[in-house]
Amino acid sequence: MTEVRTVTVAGERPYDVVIGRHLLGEIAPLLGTGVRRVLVVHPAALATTADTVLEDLRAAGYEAFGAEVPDAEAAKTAQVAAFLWGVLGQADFTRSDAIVAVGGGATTDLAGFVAATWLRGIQVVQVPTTVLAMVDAAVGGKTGINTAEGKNLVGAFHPPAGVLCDLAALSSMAPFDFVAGLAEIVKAGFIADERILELVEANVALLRDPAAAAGSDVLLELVERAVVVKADVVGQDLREADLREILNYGHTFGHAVEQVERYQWRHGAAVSVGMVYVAELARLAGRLSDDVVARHRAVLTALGLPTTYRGDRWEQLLSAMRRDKKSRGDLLRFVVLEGVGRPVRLEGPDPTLLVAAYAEIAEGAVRSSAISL
Ligand SMILES: NC(=O)c1ccc[n+]([C@@H]2O[C@H](COP(=O)([O-])OP(=O)(O)OC[C@H]3O[C@@H](n4cnc5c(N)ncnc54)[C@H](O)[C@@H]3O)[C@@H](O)[C@H]2O)c1
Ligand SMILES: O=C(O)C(=O)C[C@@H](O)[C@H](O)[C@H](O)COP(=O)(O)O
Ligand SMILES: [Zn+2]
Repeated sequence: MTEVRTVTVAGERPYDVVIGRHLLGEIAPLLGTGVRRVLVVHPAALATTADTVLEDLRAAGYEAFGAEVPDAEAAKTAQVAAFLWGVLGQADFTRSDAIVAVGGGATTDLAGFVAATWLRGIQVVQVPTTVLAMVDAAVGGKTGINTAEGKNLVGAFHPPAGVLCDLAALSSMAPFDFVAGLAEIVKAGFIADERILELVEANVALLRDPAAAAGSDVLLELVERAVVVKADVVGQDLREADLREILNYGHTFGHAVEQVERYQWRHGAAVSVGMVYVAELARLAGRLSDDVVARHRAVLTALGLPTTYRGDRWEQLLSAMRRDKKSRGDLLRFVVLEGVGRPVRLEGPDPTLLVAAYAEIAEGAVRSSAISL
């Protein structure tokens, strides 16, 4: 029998993250009682999976509708959210009805946001189909869309009713999309669970092959461990009053890269560079050792993820970073490490340090940390 792991997320309404293989038939139990209509939101790439989900839900007695949304980041717009509000309105969705999201993090962020806002909040069950969405986006109730000014600038905290992680779905992923998702697993390792880093470091070849990884015990353990890290944090601080900020490690710079690149970079790839940037910032601020910075570069490079960025975009990056949600007024705030598993905040760093850290990751630049090696 396929092994199933369940992680419960604490909160006002606790919910389960179920991790296993070939689990698609298990959506109905997560919907709870009283639901009659269900909208299944998915991109074209997941149309076949969504059809299976629709058939299962109809067979279980639900009135189930499908709604196809644009792929990836193009889904996270006010226009697409308005399209879904229209679909819900036309089909008379009430507060006892529900949304099921089938797709990567862009789909789960969008569908979660629409669920949070329709009638001021209906249930959403998340069925993440990328490794990134399984370990991060679908868990924790952060939902949102982008605006022209930046990433995730409009959103709501709206925890799901349940999350179903079917690792079998990952075998069809493009290799780079798969490893991009591993960046968030590596993030969980650096902020909270060193065993994650050890497992990744020992299994790089396997993890660069989505089909092989999808069937492995290593991936099951990595997904479970990363979900445990996320569940532990969001269970204590859903609304990001303080602790939850640690999940934003690497995101201040990473989100800025995504915006400057007009979302042509995958989120995980941008977070990969963002983690190296902030590791360098912490080193330059005297907080982090050379070894841990080198470990960032080594593990991310081994996975095939980027650790450098073009060197001629500082003004645009800085302006995007000012709109980061951790900023307070003119104060830029970063999550930095003082060691593996020891995240702290660095508030209002000297601007010369910000530029110096950029020089350390800029393509073509000679790194001072490289010189000292
Ligand atoms: N809410 C949160 O806490 C949170 C956390 C992390 C990331 N995010 C957000 O998640 C998004 C990134 O998510 P992502 O990396 O999953 O990207 P994504 O949703 O853009 O998916 C990446 C690509 O993979 C394809 N895909 C999805 N499942 C597939 C499958 N099983 N087989 C083949 N192809 C498949 C998609 O169609 C897409 O082209 C970003 O918008 C990011 O901001 C949110
Ligand atoms: O769950 C969180 O909190 C995170 O910060 C997780 C991040 O990986 C994720 O990308 C999140 O969407 C970023 O949130 P934002 O508030 O910086 O937009
Ligand atoms: Zn992220």
